[in-house]
Amino acid sequence: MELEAIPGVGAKTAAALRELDDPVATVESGDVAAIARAPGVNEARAARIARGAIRRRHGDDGRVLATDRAREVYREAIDLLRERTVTGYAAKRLETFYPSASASRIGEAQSFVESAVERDPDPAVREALAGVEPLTDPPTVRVRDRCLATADAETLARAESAVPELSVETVEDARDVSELARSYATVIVLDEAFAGLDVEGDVHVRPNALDEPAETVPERLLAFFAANRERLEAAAAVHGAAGLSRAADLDRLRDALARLDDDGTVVGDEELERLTAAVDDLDAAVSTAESVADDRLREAIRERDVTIEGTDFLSLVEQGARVDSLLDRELADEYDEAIDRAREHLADALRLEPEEAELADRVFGGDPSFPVEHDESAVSRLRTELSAARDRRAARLKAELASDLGDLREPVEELVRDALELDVELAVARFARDFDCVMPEVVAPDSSDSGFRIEGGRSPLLDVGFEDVEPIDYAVSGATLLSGVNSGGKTSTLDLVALVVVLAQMGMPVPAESATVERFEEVHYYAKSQGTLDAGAFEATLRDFGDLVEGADGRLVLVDELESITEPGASAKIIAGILEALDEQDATGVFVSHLAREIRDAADFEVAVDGIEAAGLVDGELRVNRSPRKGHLARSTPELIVEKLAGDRDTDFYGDLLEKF
Ligand SMILES: Nc1ncnc2c1ncn2[C@@H]1O[C@H](COP(=O)(O)OP(=O)(O)OP(=O)(O)O)[C@@H](O)[C@H]1O
Repeated sequence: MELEAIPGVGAKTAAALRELDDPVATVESGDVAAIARAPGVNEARAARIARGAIRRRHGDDGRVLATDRAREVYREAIDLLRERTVTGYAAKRLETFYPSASASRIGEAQSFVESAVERDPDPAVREALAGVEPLTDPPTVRVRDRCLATADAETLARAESAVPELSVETVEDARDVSELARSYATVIVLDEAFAGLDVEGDVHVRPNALDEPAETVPERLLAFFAANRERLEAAAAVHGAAGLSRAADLDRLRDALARLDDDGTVVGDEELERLTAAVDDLDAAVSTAESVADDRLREAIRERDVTIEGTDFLSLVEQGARVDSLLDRELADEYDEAIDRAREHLADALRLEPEEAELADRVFGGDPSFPVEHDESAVSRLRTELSAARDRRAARLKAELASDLGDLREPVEELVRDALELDVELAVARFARDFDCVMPEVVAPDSSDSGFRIEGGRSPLLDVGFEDVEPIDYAVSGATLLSGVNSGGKTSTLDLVALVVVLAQMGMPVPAESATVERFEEVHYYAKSQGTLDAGAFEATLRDFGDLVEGADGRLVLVDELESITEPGASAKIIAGILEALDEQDATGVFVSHLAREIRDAADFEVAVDGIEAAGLVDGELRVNRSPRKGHLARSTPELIVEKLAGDRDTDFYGDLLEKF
């Protein structure tokens, strides 16, 4: 598949997506976080790309949401779902669900949702989810003690891009390699031609080094796991709490993470800790060892009577106060003992192994002196040895840990993805529970069940608590007027119908006891306009409706009090005309209007009228039956009030007035 074939993906985005490991599979997976790893692609854009890929897969180029209000209802639906997510990933991933007119897309989404609603939204899982985030790629670590070497320009370019962590050096012959071995602890030669090379230092000829990055730069894997430690631990906790089938061996993962420090180094190895401490403490230990020897000598000298011959005395005075020869001659045993003490201290303090202790012994024991002096070159040799042993040990441990982690690299991707996907499923499950939802039946436009039928529908978008929402039954097939008292719930009914249809075509459950919805090609929902329109706006609105009645089949048209756009007489005629046109096209329409009677009179066909009825006024309050009654023109609020007055007052005026309705 060409990436550019995805709706909304241009050449620039396609180029960014090609930076991903497997661009097509990633885009098709719908994994918003993985798509967002492409440079310059944020999660919102990734969600749009994933949606575009879904559309392409289902040949779904329709736009169900045809008006601003329809788009608003979709946003409100998405927000209700998003509010129930824990992770940012799930919130974005939910955006890949959109109302579709494609049966296969709706079916695909429904099968995801059907298993999602079976999930148990356990609070412990939600708590664990709080720490889960998509895995991140840490910045490239520079490794300075190792280099790659090649004689070939092409290999050099390949190495530089495959292993940006290491310097890549050009070499022509063994001498060049040997020179590199003096500057780097390890040299990896990439050319077969150097096989059998015999130079001093840690030099390896590994022509396949670029294909085995875990071995060549274990630091890369270690940095990845160190940077993602908390996410991985959280994902492992989610799997534990939710009892998900595991992609990765969690015990192995925990064990490997415990051996890794946040800076990508290996912890918990006693030998490495010993060597590291020995290098760090070397200078301090040498100086303490000197003091130990000095103290020992001082004590010995204090306790001894030293007889000094005249010539010696003379030479002492003439040479300055050099007592070394005296030490050598008179206190040889004591001096040796002091030196032994110093050596012992050094070996103990640095916890040296026997062969290291041999090197350490050379630090003391030169010409006798007081105070005792150490041999700086021996210290430096010891330091070099200990540092090299430390680095060798660290490199071996890194390589071992990287090899353990290498096996987990793929599984942890899945581990985290499964945890994040679980959050998406749990959000859907909570939505379904919170709003007593049911899976709707979405039927083909030409089925006998065209239009919509909702039973026990309760809108979560109302301005009252969900528990106070009264259930509504409403079914429409064809174009219908919806009449009713003020504040009877007409607008709320349109909102409910729009929400149920949008959710159903997203493949989501709907807040009703049961619902059957036609698979509409387009949903046109027009909210009530705020007051009369000026001539220009009125003309524009009429044009909209002109386009609407000319448009495709399979539309749902919901219109709230269109009469408010102009004077009542003209409005009734316009609405009647629109209804006629829609009726001829077998569109489904609900037009809320207070002018139902006038529209019916102005129409050339038998307009269906439903009504939200008031059972009457009780203490000035409307008692309303919220479910529209089919084929019934509801009485208006003014009519109800006149009727009440006609009953209450002993005058003909209200009775006469009532007859005019
Ligand atoms: N199903 C319902 N359950 C509970 N309360 C409802 C329901 N439907 C509507 N209401 C309440 O009635 C109020 C008015 O509803 P709505 O605006 O839908 O009425 P309307 O018939 O469109 O009014 P108007 O004729 O003034 O435009 C809502 O704000 C809500 O508080």
